[in-house]
Amino acid sequence: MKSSLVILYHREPYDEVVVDGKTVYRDKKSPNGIVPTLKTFFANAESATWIAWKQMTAKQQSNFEERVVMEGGKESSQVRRIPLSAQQVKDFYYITAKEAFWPILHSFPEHFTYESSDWDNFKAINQLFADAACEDAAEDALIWIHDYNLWLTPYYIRQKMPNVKIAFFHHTPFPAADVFNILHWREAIVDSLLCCDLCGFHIPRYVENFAGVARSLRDVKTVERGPVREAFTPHGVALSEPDMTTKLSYQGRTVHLDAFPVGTHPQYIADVVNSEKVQASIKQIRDDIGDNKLIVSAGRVDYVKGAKEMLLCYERLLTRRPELQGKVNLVMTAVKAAAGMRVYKTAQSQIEQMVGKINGRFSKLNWTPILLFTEPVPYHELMAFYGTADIAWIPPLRDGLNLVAKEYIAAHQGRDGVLILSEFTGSAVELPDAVLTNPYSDKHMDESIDQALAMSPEEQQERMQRLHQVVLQYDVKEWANHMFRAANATASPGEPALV
Ligand SMILES: Nc1ncnc2c1ncn2[C@@H]1O[C@H](COP(=O)(O)OP(=O)(O)O)[C@@H](O)[C@H]1O
Ligand SMILES: O=P(O)(O)OC[C@@H](CO)O[C@H]1O[C@H](CO)[C@@H](O)[C@H](O)[C@H]1O
Repeated sequence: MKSSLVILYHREPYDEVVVDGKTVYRDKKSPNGIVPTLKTFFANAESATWIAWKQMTAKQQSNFEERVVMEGGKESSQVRRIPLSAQQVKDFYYITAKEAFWPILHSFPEHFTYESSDWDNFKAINQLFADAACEDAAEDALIWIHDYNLWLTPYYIRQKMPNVKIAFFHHTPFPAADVFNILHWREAIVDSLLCCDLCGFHIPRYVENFAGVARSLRDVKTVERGPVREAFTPHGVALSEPDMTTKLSYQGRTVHLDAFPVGTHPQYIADVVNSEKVQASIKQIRDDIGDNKLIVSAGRVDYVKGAKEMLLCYERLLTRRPELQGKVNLVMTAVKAAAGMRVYKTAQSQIEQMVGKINGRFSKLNWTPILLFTEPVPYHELMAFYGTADIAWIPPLRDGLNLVAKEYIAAHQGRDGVLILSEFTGSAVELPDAVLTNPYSDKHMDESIDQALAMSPEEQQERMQRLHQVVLQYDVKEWANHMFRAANATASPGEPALV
């Protein structure tokens, strides 16, 4: 049976566990991120295929089940795995995607390395995903592709299925043309994205950047432009954009562009935070730190995430205001990226050294200024830290969106707490009631932490209530629904394009 929905996402949507010698495919333990939501749509479709890669040895490949059904799932919703060797994964994901594309996407051209990239391998893996999608998709299916790792799949799919509906969502930022065009393979990438019916991004700025890149490389026509939706701050924030392009046409095809940021699961988070187990942990943390201010900063190790700028600011804070020594605690998670990603080694050792230096300089027998976690923190514990923290400090130099900001707001349920959020995260243009900060400016960073530490309970509540409304309204379900609505609004297969 052909599938009416085909999702291409490089991660598998389950945890593979062995029970009594038998492999079963269970719901992922962590409910973080978009996988649980995508899975709901996947499970509810009449027939669906989820295509992901799976790393394995040649020996494992000879005896491997390409298709699996998740525990409790229906036969018509299958996960199809593309077997890749460790070397293919390394070249495709760790090197070409993370060492060449990632720095450009995040406007860090100084980190861009071309020499080690393997474009042929990238093309071959994208072709494998596209072939699998074409084999499984019904003629009138929707193929939903995620992220830059699969940039070339729209082109390959379009060669075989000229009328199938293709939607693509970018989870990262999309940079301005003068940065994007550093990529040697820029034409191939843009030609492929112009094969989509819908290209989705988190925020209008990324849409405009993509439209600018397309205009700079190809003779595309702007068919429609308009003011951005009221969900976005149109002026005054670093990534604000008052208007955006919503339709381009190229070679007889209309490409719809749209901005719809990913949301979180506010009700689920509230239920977890309100549970007895998490409330007991919150009480324990409070008992441990007394009246101290608790600051939480959660994220992956990545040079784009601004950990260095935040740690320098924290060191300045303890130096500028010695009365705070012993009175604030920073809990920081800097979770290691997958083992073997050389691109993050420097960032990781930098964080560990800086934390060591600050703790060495300021610690007292009964107080350590920073508690650093370098391994994933269990979900309930993370929620307990979010729930207790007086301040969430989110300082990225660039971030496509940043889900931690929304999770912190959901955990506080409109009651209290302060969110310090970098203006260079996509979420900043949705969350104007955060204390927005510029991580490139020491002065601005210092003012922001001072403002957060001094904020009255009344102001905290007013801001948090407004932030909570945003997070409730634009949750992850609304994000996926928006995508389906937007994809439905594009021309149906076989219909002439609306040029
Ligand atoms: N120490 C940690 N342990 C487990 N999960 C974490 C930890 N720190 C952050 N997370 C989770 O990782 C996710 C990060 O998402 P996001 O902020 O969008 O950035 P990115 O996808 O770039 O890593 C969030 O869902 C957050 O809760
Ligand atoms: O290559 P990955 O999957 O490790 O990259 C992570 C990426 C996709 O999960 O993260 C981005 O997506 C998040 C959700 O859309 C977004 O909040 C974050 O800013 C991105 O880095």
